[in-house]
Amino acid sequence: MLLKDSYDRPVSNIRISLTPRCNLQCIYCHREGEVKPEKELSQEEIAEILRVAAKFGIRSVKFTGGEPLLRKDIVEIVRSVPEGMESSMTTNGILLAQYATDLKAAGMKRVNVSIDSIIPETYKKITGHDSLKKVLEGVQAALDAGLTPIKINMVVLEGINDHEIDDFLAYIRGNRNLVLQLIELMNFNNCEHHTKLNDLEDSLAARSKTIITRRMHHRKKYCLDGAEVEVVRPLHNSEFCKFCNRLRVTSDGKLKPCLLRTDNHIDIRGKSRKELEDLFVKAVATREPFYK
Ligand SMILES: Nc1nc2c(ncn2[C@@H]2O[C@H](COP(=O)(O)OP(=O)(O)OP(=O)(O)O)[C@@H](O)[C@H]2O)c(=O)[nH]1
Ligand SMILES: C[S@@+](CC[C@H](N)C(=O)[O-])C[C@H]1O[C@@H](n2cnc3c(N)ncnc32)[C@H](O)[C@@H]1O
Ligand code: SF4
Ligand code: SF4
Repeated sequence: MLLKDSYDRPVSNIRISLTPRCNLQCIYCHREGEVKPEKELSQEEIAEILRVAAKFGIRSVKFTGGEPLLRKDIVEIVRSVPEGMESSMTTNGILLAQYATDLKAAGMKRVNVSIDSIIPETYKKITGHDSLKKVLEGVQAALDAGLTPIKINMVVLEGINDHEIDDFLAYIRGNRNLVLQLIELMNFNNCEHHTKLNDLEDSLAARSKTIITRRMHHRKKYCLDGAEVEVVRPLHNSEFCKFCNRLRVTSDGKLKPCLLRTDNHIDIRGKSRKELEDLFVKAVATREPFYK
């Protein structure tokens, strides 16, 4: 039986940050809402959290960070995911070519790869590093390894990459294992490049053969001719929060009921199994939609 919060939202998914460390410096990064993270969870601590999640009926885990592939024990972590729980990862892709086969062999189902520009200079401007080629090689390796479907995450930044959407569509078109995920910038540092995605969604809708509404966040998926596009619009979106089914874990072992809040984290380090289970129940009980 899934745990439900007082807004009748079941928690069916857990999102674990494996590290605050990163090999890129994206200009907009929200770092999964972490503040001054301390020592990283160990592989065994993560395995215990996953066992408790499984006990509460959680059937999927998303690994994130920082950059999750910077964890030297990443393959063991993936291997420790309980049977019947689907694992996926969101990565910047730089180390993906190196790890794709091992991740698949360890049981990972699929990956999301963040690529905000397919123009090398613009990629460097956004991330601080000249690494686009490596990332594209990573995507190819993930395709070859069967870590699919792969979502290509693009945060839309006005005046920087917003003219590249058709180029991204051309990149994924015809490959059923690639999905483009367009993300509205969550404006943590009052970034001047924020833009609402309303007009973009309207134009995608007009070009779509089918539109699917996902259970998670009620996100829309637009099925264009030979290309699928999902849109993530979390800001001031009460529908998005109403269908939020995730519980987060910070890299230093705190249950985090909402991405956008830092005042209700629950420390789960050094707890017994029973205490851990009780804290899961407590964290879910504290969940509330950020936008109501
Ligand atoms: N506000 C908010 N944003 C979220 C939440 N979950 C994911 N996001 C944002 O959605 C974007 C895509 O996140 P990903 O890590 O690729 O994962 P996902 O698309 O949510 O997960 P899948 O569709 O299952 O692969 C990122 O910008 C995340 O910050 C959430 O619960 N709340
Ligand atoms: C925080 S990153 C961690 C995983 C990995 N390092 C990566 O970049 O894919 C997870 C996702 O959040 C997105 N993201 C980061 N900051 C964001 C922001 N301010 N608004 C919207 N999405 C953001 C990234 O683009 C990425 O797709
Ligand atoms: S690669 Fe991911 S974690 Fe690293 S700075 Fe970029 S968005 Fe943030
Ligand atoms: S409730 Fe918080 S974590 Fe859930 S969708 Fe809303 S902002 Fe994101």
